[in-house]
Amino acid sequence: MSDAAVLARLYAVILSRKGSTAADSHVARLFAKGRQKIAQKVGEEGVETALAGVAGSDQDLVGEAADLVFHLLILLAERGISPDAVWAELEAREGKSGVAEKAGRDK
Ligand SMILES: N=c1c2ncn([C@@H]3O[C@H](COP(=O)(O)OP(=O)(O)OP(=O)(O)O)[C@@H](O)[C@H]3O)c2ncn1[C@@H]1O[C@H](COP(=O)(O)O)[C@@H](O)[C@H]1O
Repeated sequence: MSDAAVLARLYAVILSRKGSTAADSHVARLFAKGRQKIAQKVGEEGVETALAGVAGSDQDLVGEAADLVFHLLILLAERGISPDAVWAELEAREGKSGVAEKAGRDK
């Protein structure tokens, strides 16, 4: 499966948990706790990813990065934003950084 397919499938599962009261669903429980808690999780996972990037093993970093992406998708879903908007934003930036880097060098 491609990386994009994994993300799309995970986002679809996350969306299906919105409004669900399934007690055995981790994502449904997180939605029930609300935006602030979800945002807090994104922040925590971001810090843990950064720490793993500095002092963890490759596997630590992979695990923390997965936790970060997972919680980021939940935050986007909570806000009603499709990750496609993020991919489109990244796509729109393609090629622009080269121009910016060159402009910086020319200063
Ligand atoms: N990627 C994950 C995933 N990663 C971790 N976890 C669960 O997260 C829980 C641990 O979370 P934390 O360490 O943040 O502890 P916590 O007590 O929940 O949070 P705190 O309030 O303590 O911060 C465990 O129960 C893990 O099983 C996940 N639960 C679900 N997913 C994905 O989400 C999908 C839907 O999950 P459900 O909603 O549970 O069906 C699954 O099919 C998976 O693809």
